[in-house]
Amino acid sequence: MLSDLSTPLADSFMASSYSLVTVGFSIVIAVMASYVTLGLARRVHLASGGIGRIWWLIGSMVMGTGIWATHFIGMQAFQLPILLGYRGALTLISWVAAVAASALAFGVTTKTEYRWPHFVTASLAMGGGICAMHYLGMLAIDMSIPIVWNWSFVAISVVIAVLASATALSLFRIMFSLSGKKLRLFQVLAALVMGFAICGMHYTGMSAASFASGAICLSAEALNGPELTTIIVLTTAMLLIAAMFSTVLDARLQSTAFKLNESLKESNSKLQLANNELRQRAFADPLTNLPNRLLFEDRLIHALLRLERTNRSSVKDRLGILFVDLDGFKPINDSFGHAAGDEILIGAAQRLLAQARSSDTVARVGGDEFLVLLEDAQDAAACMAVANRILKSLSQPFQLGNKELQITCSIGIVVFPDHGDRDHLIANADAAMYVAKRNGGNSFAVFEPHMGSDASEQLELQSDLRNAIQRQQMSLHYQPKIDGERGSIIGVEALLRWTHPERGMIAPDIFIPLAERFGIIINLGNWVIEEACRQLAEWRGMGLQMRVAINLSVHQLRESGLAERITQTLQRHNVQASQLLCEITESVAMEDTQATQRTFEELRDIGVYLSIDDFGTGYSSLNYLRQLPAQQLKIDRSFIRDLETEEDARAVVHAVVHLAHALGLRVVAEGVETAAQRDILLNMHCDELQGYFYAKPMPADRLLAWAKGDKQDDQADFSTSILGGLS
Ligand SMILES: Nc1nc2c(ncn2[C@@H]2O[C@@H]3COP(=O)(O)O[C@H]4[C@@H](O)[C@H](n5cnc6c(=O)[nH]c(N)nc65)O[C@@H]4COP(=O)(O)O[C@H]3[C@H]2O)c(=O)[nH]1
Repeated sequence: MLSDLSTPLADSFMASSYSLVTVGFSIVIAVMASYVTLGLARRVHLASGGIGRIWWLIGSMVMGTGIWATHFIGMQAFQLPILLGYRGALTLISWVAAVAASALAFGVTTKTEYRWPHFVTASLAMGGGICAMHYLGMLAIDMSIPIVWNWSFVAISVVIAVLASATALSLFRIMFSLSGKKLRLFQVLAALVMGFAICGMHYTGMSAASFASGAICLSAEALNGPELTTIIVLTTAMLLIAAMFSTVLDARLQSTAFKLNESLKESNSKLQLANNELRQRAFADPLTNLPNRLLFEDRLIHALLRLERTNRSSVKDRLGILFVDLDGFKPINDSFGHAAGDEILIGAAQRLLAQARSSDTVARVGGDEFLVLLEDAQDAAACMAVANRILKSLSQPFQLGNKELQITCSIGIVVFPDHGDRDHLIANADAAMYVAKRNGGNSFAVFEPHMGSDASEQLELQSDLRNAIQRQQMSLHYQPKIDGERGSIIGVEALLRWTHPERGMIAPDIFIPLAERFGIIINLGNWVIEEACRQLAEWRGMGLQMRVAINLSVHQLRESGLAERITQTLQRHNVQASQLLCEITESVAMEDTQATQRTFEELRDIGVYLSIDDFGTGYSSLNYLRQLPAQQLKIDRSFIRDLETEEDARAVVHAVVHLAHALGLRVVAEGVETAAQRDILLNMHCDELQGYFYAKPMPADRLLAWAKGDKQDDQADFSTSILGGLS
């Protein structure tokens, strides 16, 4: 029973005192229990699901038991002249109250959503729980004269419990956002404040209680004595230690899990990086970092699918593909080295990117080949505008160290859906590019169906070409070369002709590139060697002494055993090696300098004459050309065409004639079409002349007839000179 006594008389109550050691011990238990519980409660906040609930339960038990044990130890420190004992049921209820209040307070405080009402509820629950435990515990002491209470102190004890709990819980909430040393500091602070809440409440509450003199404790025989206290203290201490141990263990586990998680994250990000690297390698050109053919084709497919969707009812949008091939890149690579070549390619890639929009794709698809995908191109004119910009940009000189190098490019343009179905777009752009290249380069060509890029048509033509020799559709036409000084025929150039059964005469400009691309050129070249030698032998039988020039492709130069084959063919037809002249275009000679040098030396060794064809069209290193054992330099017909009109062309031809003579080479001018051109060339001391002015290429029998005087009116009469010997 509790009774009220506002002004108690000092001698009507028993004298009481405290054992300070035990008080100190009760404070230690309160602080320790708070510390452990705060740690556990933090686990509740961090953990999820079932584990969180277990920690919450353990935490509530530890806190409740801590409060309860503090009370009993505090009661042990409280000394009265009589023995005090506690009713079992109420003692148990007081424990339940402490545990329940702790459970409520921590349940609310550890919630993710935490606002003022939560804070107030938790503080009231915690403070109220401490008070409830204390006063229920006091109620468990059954006194013969009820305890007299000072209600002001009771009220103060409640206020202390609630305010200190509120402070401790606030510190506890702050702990959630902390880690490391700061976390530990806040945990200690919160534990001290909570310990203060429990002990402050208890000892203030105890000072509110007065025990009447002469009263006896009716429950002294129930739970009592130091043994009970020792058991409570030991059990509580063990509980606290076990809980603390498990908190540390869990913290370790969590830190290990955290580390594992971190290293997993690190491994994942490394894996991601490696994946990106692999992707990059699979889809990018390593030199320029541009997309490669694979990625280009993928983007093209997506762009086409998008177009097909938007163009369902009518054609609204188009896309363009530009096939860009650098002109004269190989000679640069060979003359200035691969590092220079690489720099040019990287520079070219950057210039292409600068001309495209960010939505376009620029890809490198071969050595010096690039593809540009123009999405949302309105028409061919828009693509041509881009092509023009690219031509202009690429023709600007490249600065390599202190050298300036200039290149150009050829561009083929296709527009979808105007220029063929999706499967042939790149092939069609390629075909258009070849046309631009054949037109002399530094230009673009928009695809037209006759360009024969259609894959099946090309396939058909190349399969026809493979059988052309066997079906005797190949022939050689011969164009005379005239000695400038003597005015007599000095030889002929053999030019290949293909008479197709359906398409008629096909020009070498069409079928030679096809033969080169499809690997038929070696067979054709061999046939030309054979036929030229056979013809030489036949003419010799007729008393004609001719030097025949044949054209060699780069593929023939690269093939080992060319000199041996020529030697065998010459021997088989009993023809002198000096009667055969091999022409190699300047760009071919520069394309593979090693092969050219090696083969030229072998051909020189067997006694065959050598000539550099189309001089002036490639990118020659004169120093290199000087080392080639050639006897002739043939000036390209584009210079001869402009001789009458262009001062520049005259200056170039003049310089080339001088230079060639200085190097001990004879100079041949091809494409001579007028008497004026002839006169200019003769004035410049050009050694040989060839062109329509004298005669067009013609079959062997026509040449013979022509040589014997059967000529057209506008052609020169060489009937006397052709029957002479070779000079
Ligand atoms: N406008 C004009 N043109 C003239 C004149 N005089 C000659 N031509 C032409 O110029 C070309 C000269 O041959 P090329 O420069 O070696 O150029 C040749 C050569 O590079 C290649 N070619 C021809 N036959 C063979 C061959 O057997 N093997 C290889 N690898 N290439 C060949 O095909 C090219 C073209 O040959 P063709 O069509 O026969 O064209 C020939 C000839 O018909 C003229 O006064 N005016």
